[in-house]
Amino acid sequence: MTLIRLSGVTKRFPPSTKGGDPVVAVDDVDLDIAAGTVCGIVGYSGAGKSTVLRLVNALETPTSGRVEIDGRDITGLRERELRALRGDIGMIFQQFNLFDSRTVAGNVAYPLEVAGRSRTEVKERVSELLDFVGLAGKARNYPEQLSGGQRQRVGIARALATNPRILLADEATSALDPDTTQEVLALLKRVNTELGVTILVITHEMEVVRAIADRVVVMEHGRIIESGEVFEVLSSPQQPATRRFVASIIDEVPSGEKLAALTRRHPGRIVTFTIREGDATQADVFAALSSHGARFELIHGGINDIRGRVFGHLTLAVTGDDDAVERAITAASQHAPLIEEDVRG
Ligand SMILES: Nc1ncnc2c1ncn2[C@@H]1O[C@H](COP(=O)(O)OP(=O)(O)OP(=O)(O)O)[C@@H](O)[C@H]1O
Repeated sequence: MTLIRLSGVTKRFPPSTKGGDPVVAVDDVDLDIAAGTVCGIVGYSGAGKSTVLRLVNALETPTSGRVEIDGRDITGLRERELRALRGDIGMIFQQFNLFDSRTVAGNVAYPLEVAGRSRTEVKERVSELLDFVGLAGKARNYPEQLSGGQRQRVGIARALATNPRILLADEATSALDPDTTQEVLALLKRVNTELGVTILVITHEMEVVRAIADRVVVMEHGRIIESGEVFEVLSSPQQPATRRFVASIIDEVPSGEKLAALTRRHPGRIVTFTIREGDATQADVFAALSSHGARFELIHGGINDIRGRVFGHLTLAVTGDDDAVERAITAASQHAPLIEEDVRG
């Protein structure tokens, strides 16, 4: 079931200089996000990601097109309906946006107080949420006494306070170090799987998508240039911008300078095989190479786990007499596609 739907959505902002052109932040975007899934929107700065997020929680209204939540057009909602909508959408931010003057418990309590819940209810819910995010022992601390990862966990607890069905994450891990990023991503995954919350993350880090998203949408200049199931997009990116994002987490097939350097450094024939779940395993390729008496060394690439599925490029230097090398490579290529090779002159 579709929970969030953008149909033909365009958002234009007035020109930044007098007489200039309007800024088209979002350009004819169609997007369907199914309930209970995690969708990642990736793009460089200025691609239009934040504007999409702000359209989803009705902080912006589209210039044209429709934004629907659960089948309902959210443009032109009245104040009361807007409040109800926002209660159904939690949000977390890169800079956490906590109240420094409130304790951890006070931060998490805030949306419940605004919603007019009783003191007992607030107390119970806050303690339940702090347990969930693993911060039960920090209730009385202030944000400045916490690490970045802990602050974001408070942000997540606060965003979940009113039991929203949707969580919007705006570069939620961009200010964190890699280990803390993984912790926060693991927590977001639990929010999705254990609480059933639909999550829309916007990020410029493909790692975030690899770790938690089911589907990915790549934006450039306000448009969606590529989208699909995470494994499909990461293992077979079509657009140059998507390839650049994917290359930040998955070693590409070496070419140009990189291939020349590998060729200089390693004797033998340099070949690259693609390992894609469902086809061959690394072991199949290695066994095929060895069975023909060639020797080989892994010189670039490796295997990645994308949402529990295997994908990667293995670049090998294969040595031995010419015949053995030829037979070994032919045998291995029966298992996995041979995508590039460089024969030394
Ligand atoms: N309120 C606004 N007024 C004018 N222009 C805006 C406004 N909000 C966004 N823009 C412009 O719209 C374009 C898309 O911005 P947006 O913030 O959505 O991109 P983004 O992909 O989220 O980038 P970033 O990661 O830097 O936030 C940019 O050119 C931006 O300058």
